[in-house]
Amino acid sequence: MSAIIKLEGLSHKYGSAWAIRDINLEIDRTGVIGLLGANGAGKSTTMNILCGVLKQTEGRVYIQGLDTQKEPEQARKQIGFLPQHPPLYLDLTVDEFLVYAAQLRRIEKAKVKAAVSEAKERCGIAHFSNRLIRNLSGGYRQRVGIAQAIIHKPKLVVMDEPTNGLDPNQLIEARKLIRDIGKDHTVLLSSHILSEIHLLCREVVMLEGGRIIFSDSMDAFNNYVRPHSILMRLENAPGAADLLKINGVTSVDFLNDKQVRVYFEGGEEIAERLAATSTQEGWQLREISLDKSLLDDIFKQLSNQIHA
Ligand SMILES: Nc1ncnc2c1ncn2[C@@H]1O[C@H](COP(=O)(O)OP(=O)(O)OP(=O)(O)O)[C@@H](O)[C@H]1O
Repeated sequence: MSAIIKLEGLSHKYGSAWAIRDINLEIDRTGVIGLLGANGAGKSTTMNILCGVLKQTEGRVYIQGLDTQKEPEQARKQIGFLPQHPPLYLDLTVDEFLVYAAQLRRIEKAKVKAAVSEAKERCGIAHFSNRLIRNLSGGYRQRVGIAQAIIHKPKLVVMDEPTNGLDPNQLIEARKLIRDIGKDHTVLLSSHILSEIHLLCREVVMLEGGRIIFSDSMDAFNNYVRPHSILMRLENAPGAADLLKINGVTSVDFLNDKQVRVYFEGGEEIAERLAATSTQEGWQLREISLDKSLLDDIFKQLSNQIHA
């Protein structure tokens, strides 16, 4: 069986500047795969090439074993695409737009109606069939965008920052729908929101400066992003020197006379040592919590490991 996506040495330059460089990737299962990266990391470029919207400078893209340059029509049948700015026709109704999308996807005439109904049901927009897209909220427009991406039942659904611009309620609903679609499709989803990738994805591919700096399971990713500092509030805080004596503590940073951030190496069990020492020494511990790393820190951590 061919992989659902296989990228070989994929590189692209705009003018003389490389936007992505030597991307190699293979994905062979359903589920949501997160393409994570800061602005400008190369996510959209990679996705646009994958979906045949942009022609790569170098390298190969295979979708289900089909080379997108040699067999573009066949390869495209296997792909649904929700671009960053979905090209929705605002003056069409939901039904009219989805029929049009089905025709573009060359679904047989006799099967168009069923395909439109199924996509609408899946995306929870059946009750808006006759509504103009212009009169839908951002969240529902996004669902219409997702419906057109799955109307031909592709193996791979590519979504470029699909939750961008949604309000908190719409976000929850959109994520639910994306997770559901991931049950029977491979979904490649880009985001620069770490918590979103955590919520949705079983695998993470991380781009920085156009290169992959991490590609593995969510579990492996969690190992990288595990907290490496602890925030404590102590009624009777000691000096930095006393904290630094504790095994594993590498540095301390006082936020005020009671709150201190303790940086550590090794496992999270240091929290117990800190609590025990506090009791022993009478520091009067009031709060203790592990800090989650910020996305910027994770990028730094990962790129240091790569470039070390
Ligand atoms: N049409 C273009 N012409 C010239 N340079 C471009 C073009 N599109 C993207 N770039 C550059 O290529 C690099 C990668 O951009 P890309 O849009 O792929 O990143 P991204 O990770 O999707 O970022 P964002 O989250 O902001 O969409 C950036 O340096 C960007 O400035």
